[in-house]
This record gives sequence, structure tokens and C-alpha cells, in this order.
Amino acid sequence: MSAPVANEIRFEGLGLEYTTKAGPIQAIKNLTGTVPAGKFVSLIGPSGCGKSSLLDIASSLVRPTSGSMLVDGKEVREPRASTSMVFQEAALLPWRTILDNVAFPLEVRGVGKRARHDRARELLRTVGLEGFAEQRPNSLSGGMRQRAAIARALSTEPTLLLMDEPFGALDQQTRMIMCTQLTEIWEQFGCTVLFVTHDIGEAIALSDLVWVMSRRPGSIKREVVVDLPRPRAADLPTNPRFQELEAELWSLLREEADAMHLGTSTGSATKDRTHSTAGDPV
Ligand SMILES: Nc1ncnc2c1ncn2[C@@H]1O[C@H](COP(=O)(O)OP(=O)(O)OP(=O)(O)O)[C@@H](O)[C@H]1O
Repeated sequence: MSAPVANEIRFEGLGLEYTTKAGPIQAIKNLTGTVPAGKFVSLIGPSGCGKSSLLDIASSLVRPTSGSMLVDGKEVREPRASTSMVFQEAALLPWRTILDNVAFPLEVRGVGKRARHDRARELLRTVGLEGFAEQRPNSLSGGMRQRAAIARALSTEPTLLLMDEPFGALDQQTRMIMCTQLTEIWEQFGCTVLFVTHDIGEAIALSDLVWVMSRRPGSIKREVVVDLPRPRAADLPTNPRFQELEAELWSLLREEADAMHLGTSTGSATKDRTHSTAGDPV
């Protein structure tokens, strides 16, 4: 039997409480939802609602304090080799060439130089960086570095790809181009994707489903089906259905933001993370 190209991910009654000097912080509470195999699911929600924490659980970097995560129906507690993650910062090794950065996960797994370089060159072609294999990361633009990071994440042929605001540090025009390219790459690889973004348009353009999270402690407030056919054209934002979905998502987010600002959240906490929260729309 051949290995699956995509996993179904199910979160069941998930809870996560961080222990801090200031006391416990309930980041996620009773979150239940299914990411169907091979689908692209985006997570949006107010700042601090637990989106990154959910990805940390999905990657098994963090254990939930209650509930469970199931992959293809089986509970998972340890990190899986077939899960890859892309962060907002590409985090490429500056002293290595782009080729060696992309090949790095294969090197760690003991794949021989020739095989890993062949694979890395193929991936660089996929992300449109074939001419930059011998360059160092600092000679590439932000968008190019992020494409290299995506190629690196794909080098191990993941069946689950977790992306935490991967385009958050890029300008609007580059983000739009990256969305189109990411869709093409995802269609080619077929893996399941869980994608965190603050950008509603990006979520609609990319996704099959959008999960709108409630304010902290986060849970899934609404699962919105993006019933727009693929391929999605560059003029998607002028499509009336896109605009309806955009209005629906904004309204769901606005409810949470208003409730937060009225002080009906469960209190404030300082983020102890390295990624930026700049540009939060809510
Ligand atoms: N390692 C940690 N220790 C303590 N508290 C944490 C830790 N990581 C996150 N938190 C808290 O858990 C809550 C959820 O954080 P998380 O980063 O998952 O939210 P987010 O939705 O990704 O936020 P943003 O949209 O601002 O990136 C926040 O209140 C945050 O301060």
C-alpha cells in the first residue's frame, strides 16, 4: 500500500493552558474540528486567540492539556516526520546556499548528497528559484526567501503542512503572487494544509474552509465553506461571492473584536513568542 499524500486531522475537545509566573493562561478551550485530508484550511481570529498555539499542537511541539488530536483517526502525541511547518520568517541558515538550505531536512535524515541535491533542485524549480540555487539567503528578496522556506518544508514530502502567517512579513503585491504560487504548489503536492493568516482576502483566495476562532480562550466559532471554484482568478476580489464571504468573515471577526474591547474576554496576557503580531486587523 502506498503512503498517503494527505492526512485528515481532527481536534477533539482540545484545551491548552499555559502555566506562567502570573498564573495560568487558558489559550484554547474545547476546540473541536476536522481538517479533511488534502484540504486547505485557514485559521483567522483576533490576536491572541490561540491560532499559533493550535499549530504548535498540530505539530506536536506542544501537548494539549485536555482533549486530543487525531491523525487519520489515531491519537498523536509525538512529532511526526510527515508534518512540516513554515513560519513568518523564513529562518534560512545564512552561511548555506539556497540549495543546501532546501536540502537540509534531507541531510538531517541521512539522504546522500546527490539525491538530496537532485530533490532540492526539483523543488527550487517548483517554486521558481532554479536560478538561485548557489546564492546565499541574504542576496534574495523576502518573497524569494519565503519560497525557499516552502521548498525546504516540502523536501520531506509532508502529508500535513502547517503555515503560520508565512506571508505576514511581505508586501501586498508579493503576498498576492505568493498566494497564486502556493495554490499551484499545493495542488501539485496534494497535502493537507492548515494556514494561519490575519488577511481575510488571503484566507478566501487560498482555502476550502476558513475557521473563524473566537477570542481567547480560542475555539472554532464558525467554519465557513469557501464555495468558489478553482482555479481562482486574479480578479477574484471583484467576484460577488468573494465579497459576500469577505463580509461574513469580517462580521464574525468584528463580533469577537468588539467583545474583546468591551472586556468580555478572559483577561489579558503578554505574548511570549518571537513572531510579530503587527498588522492585526482586529
Ligand atoms: N509559551 C507561552 N507561554 C505563555 N503564554 C503563551 C505562550 N504562547 C502563547 N501564550 C498565550 O496564549 C494566548 C494565545 O497565543 P497565540 O500565540 O496562540 O495566539 P494567536 O492567535 O496566534 O495570536 P496572534 O494573532 O497575535 O499571533 C495568548 O494570550 C498568549 O499570550
